[in-house]
Amino acid sequence: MEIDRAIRECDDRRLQTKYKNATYVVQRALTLYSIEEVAFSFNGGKDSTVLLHILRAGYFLHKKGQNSVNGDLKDFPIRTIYFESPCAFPEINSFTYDTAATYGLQIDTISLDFKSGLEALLKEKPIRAIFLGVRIGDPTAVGQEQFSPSSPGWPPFMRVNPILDWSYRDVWAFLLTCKVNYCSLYDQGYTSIGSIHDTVPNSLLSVSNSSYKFKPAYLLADGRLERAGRAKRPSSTGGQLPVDSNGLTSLDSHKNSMLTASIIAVGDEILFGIVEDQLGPYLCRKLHSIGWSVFKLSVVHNNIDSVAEEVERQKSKSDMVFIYGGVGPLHSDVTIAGIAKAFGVRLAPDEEFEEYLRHIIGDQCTGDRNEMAQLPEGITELWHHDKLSVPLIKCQNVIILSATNVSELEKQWDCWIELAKSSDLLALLEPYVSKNAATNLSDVEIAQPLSKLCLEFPDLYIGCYRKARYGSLIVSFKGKDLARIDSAIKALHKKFQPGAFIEMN
Ligand SMILES: Cc1cc2nc3c(=O)[nH]c(=O)nc-3n(C[C@H](O)[C@H](O)[C@H](O)COP(=O)(O)O)c2cc1C
Ligand SMILES: Nc1ncnc2c1ncn2[C@@H]1O[C@H](COP(=O)(O)OP(=O)(O)OP(=O)(O)O)[C@@H](O)[C@H]1O
Ligand SMILES: [Mg+2]
Repeated sequence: MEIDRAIRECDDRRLQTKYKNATYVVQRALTLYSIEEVAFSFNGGKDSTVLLHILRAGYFLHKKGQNSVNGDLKDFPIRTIYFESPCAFPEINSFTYDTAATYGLQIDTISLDFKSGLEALLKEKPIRAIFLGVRIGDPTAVGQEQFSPSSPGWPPFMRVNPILDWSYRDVWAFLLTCKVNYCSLYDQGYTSIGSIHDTVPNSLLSVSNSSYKFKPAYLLADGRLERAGRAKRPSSTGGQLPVDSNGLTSLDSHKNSMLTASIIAVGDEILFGIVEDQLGPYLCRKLHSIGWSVFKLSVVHNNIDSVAEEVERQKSKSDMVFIYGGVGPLHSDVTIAGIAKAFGVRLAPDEEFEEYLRHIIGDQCTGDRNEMAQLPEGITELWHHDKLSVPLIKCQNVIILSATNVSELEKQWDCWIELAKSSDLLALLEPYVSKNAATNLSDVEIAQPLSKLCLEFPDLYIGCYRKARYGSLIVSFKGKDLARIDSAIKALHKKFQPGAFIEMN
């Protein structure tokens, strides 16, 4: 088999090891699942081209083990699926179909989106595992292993990622060593290919003194920059302060505006009812004290997809998201990976952060093995304060708090505010003020007049709560203008008999 021979005959030991491991994953999958139960997700990209040949070689080695080897170029019975899109490059489309013809791929073209397409496919075919060319640097690889069940909310199948641990360099070493065809776009400076709307040649490959000539993809020296030609996903203003025409943020212009925060607690033990969350309520109070509104306080499981889903939702709805729990080296510490997934970026070692960690935990785990020093790439800022042993981590508008109790949180919050005052970290607004009034009247008696009062004072939060079904009911007034609150309380008194409400505080 030509691929197996080319790798055996080359003198690249690293490539031989990568090839051996990847074909082993394929053989394991082919032992676990029948040939009708597997599929290959092929899209003509470089990673899926590598995977095609790894699958061909893995299938050959699998059959060789069973003494039923054929070795024919077109001996490839694994069902191949291609999600066709009108936004794909024509070169990608034609390469995909040409390759299918060369290697006898039985290609199923799907014109739906990934999720619906897979749902329809799995209803029709007995597929249980799908081979993908996902690699560890891809945003979608966060949290995946060589065998990873599909995410919650997706149809059930096993994602098999034989080249998960391959680097950009490994991919090109393989394609060039095996002398196989790849899509022509890679010779025109494209290094990772998405849709025609979000992909341009990688500017790091541009030939000097020409803005439209590019070197081939295999010449990119730093594989970490392979996605430099992919447009970034649009994100919200990121809760960052708005930028004026000079590119400067302005705190003063924000003094009276409304900013919202969301709070996410990551903790199975909170959801199991084993521990009570005290950090969330503390943060609510602190945020109100700097004039921010809290939009949502949620608790999610220690699971990458749960964190990613909630962060993705809240980061676009709120100006700032605070997240705590699930930060550290334990198996359940998935918060940072979840944030990376929500932003569609990979986790990468952060030398500055690693240096801080080394001061605390010594050389116990350093270098590549220090997984705690892996932070979302390209979106992370570290905010250092003398009183903190580890800096605060900010990923665009998501703030990661490592506090595990209220006194630690208090310290982090105070440092955060100090830093905020000297920078544009967080806008400090006019604080909220509140007043309460208590009554022994029943809910029914006060319901109508109170809802009228809410209409008269739409700028205030007027809420009611009671500590017991019977006994006094407390009406609370919250806003930024004390005079307005006093007017609302005066108006409340007027609607009832004198003495029906008593002001508290
Ligand atoms: C066969 C297949 C299976 C997928 N399974 C999942 C999945 O289980 N969970 C998930 O979040 N995305 C899944 N995806 C979507 C990919 O993670 C990703 O969004 C897609 O490959 C687009 O990547 P791109 O934005 O780099 O082009 C799947 C895609 C394909 C083709
Ligand atoms: N439209 C598609 N149809 C079928 N499979 C797809 C499609 N898009 C992505 N995939 C699967 O997801 C994998 C990862 O996609 P990704 O874009 O990261 O890699 P690639 O397209 O192979 O290479 P490149 O990074 O150069 O674009 C692919 O290798 C393929 O298995
Ligand atoms: Mg691609």
